Amino acid sequence: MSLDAHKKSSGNGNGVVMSTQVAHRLRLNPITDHKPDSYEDLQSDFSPLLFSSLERYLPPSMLNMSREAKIQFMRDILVRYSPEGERTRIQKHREYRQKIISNYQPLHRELYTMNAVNFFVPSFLKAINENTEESFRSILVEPTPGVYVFEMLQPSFCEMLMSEVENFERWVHETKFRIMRPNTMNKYGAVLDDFGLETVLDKWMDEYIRPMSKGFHVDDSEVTLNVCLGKQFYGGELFFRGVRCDKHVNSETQPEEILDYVHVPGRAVLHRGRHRHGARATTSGHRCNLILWCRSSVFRELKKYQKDFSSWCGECRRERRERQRLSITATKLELLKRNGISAS
Ligand SMILES: O=C(O)CCC(=O)C(=O)O
Ligand SMILES: [Fe+2]
Repeated sequence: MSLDAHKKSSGNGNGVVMSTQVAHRLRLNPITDHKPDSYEDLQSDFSPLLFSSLERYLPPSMLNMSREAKIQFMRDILVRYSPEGERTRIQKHREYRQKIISNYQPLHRELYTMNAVNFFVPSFLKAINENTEESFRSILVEPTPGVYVFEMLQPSFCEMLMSEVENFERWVHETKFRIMRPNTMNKYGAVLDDFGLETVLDKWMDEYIRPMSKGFHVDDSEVTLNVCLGKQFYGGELFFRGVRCDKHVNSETQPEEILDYVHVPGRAVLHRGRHRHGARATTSGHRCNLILWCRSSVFRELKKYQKDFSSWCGECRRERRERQRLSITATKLELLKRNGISAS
C-alpha cells in the first residue's frame, strides 16, 4: 500500500482554485537503516513514535529536510488517514488519565516501578534470566495445547496490588469520579493503566511476557496473561474450548480441547486471545485477577491477508487433515482400480 500526500493551495481572490499538487509518494518499503529524528518532545495528537516510524517511509528527497518540514508533511498524511472521531477519542482519553493521575494518591508507590525480586517468585525469575525454551518448560505445565500455567507472583505482591485496587475503588466512590471499566461486560474491573501503572505493566510485557510467548511461538498472536491475586473464593474457573479463526469460532469442540482451570493465587495462565475461553461465576467469596492483554498489530494486519489458519485454528487443522485423508483414500482406490484392470 502506498499513501499519497497532496498539498493544495487555498482559492485565490478570483474564485479560481489553484491546485499545486505536490504528490510526494511514501516509499513502499521502509529504509531500515535510516535513523529517524527524535519526536519525543513533540506536542501533537499523534504519538512521537508514529512520527519516527513514518520517517523511514519518506521519499528520499525529503530525508534531508528540516525536522519542521518533515513534521508538517507527516502530520498532513496522518490527519488525512486517521479519522477525526478516533483522534478526539484519543485526546479525551489522555485528558481522562491526566485527571486521575493528578488527583489520585497511590497507596503503595513501590508498585509503580519495577522491582522484579519483590514482584516475582524466584523460579519465574530464574527461567526469565536463562531465557530458553527449556528453562520455561521446567517451570510450567501445559494442561491443553497452547495454555501455559506457572507460579508467577509473590503473595506479598498480590496483597499489595489488591489493596491498591481497593484504594482506587474507595477514591472513585468518595469523589464520585466516573471511571471507564475494562469492557462493557465488566462492572467491577479497573484499568490499571489509567491509574498510572502503564509504564510498569509495559515493562512486565516487554521483559517478562514477551520472552515467554516467543519461547512458545505464541508471540504472533494476541496473548493474554491472567494471574489470580486472591482472595478466598469458590467457582470462577477459567474454561477453554480450543483455538479458532473467525470463520470457525462457533464450531464444535473436540474432547481433547476441553479444559476447566481452577485459579490459585499467585499462579498465572498464559493463553492466546483466539483460544475460546470464558470465566464461570464466582459462587462465593471474592476473586481478584490481573489480566494483561498483549496485542500484536502485526498479527492483526497479517490475518487480513491469510486464508489458511491451520497453523493455529483447531478446526482449519481438522479440515486440512480430513482433506488429506480423503485424497490419500482416493489415490489408493485409483491405484487399486488400475492394478485390477491390468491384472484382468
Ligand atoms: O478472569 C476473568 O474474569 C476473565 C478471564 C479472561 O477472560 C481471560 O483470561 O482472558
Ligand atoms: Fe478473556
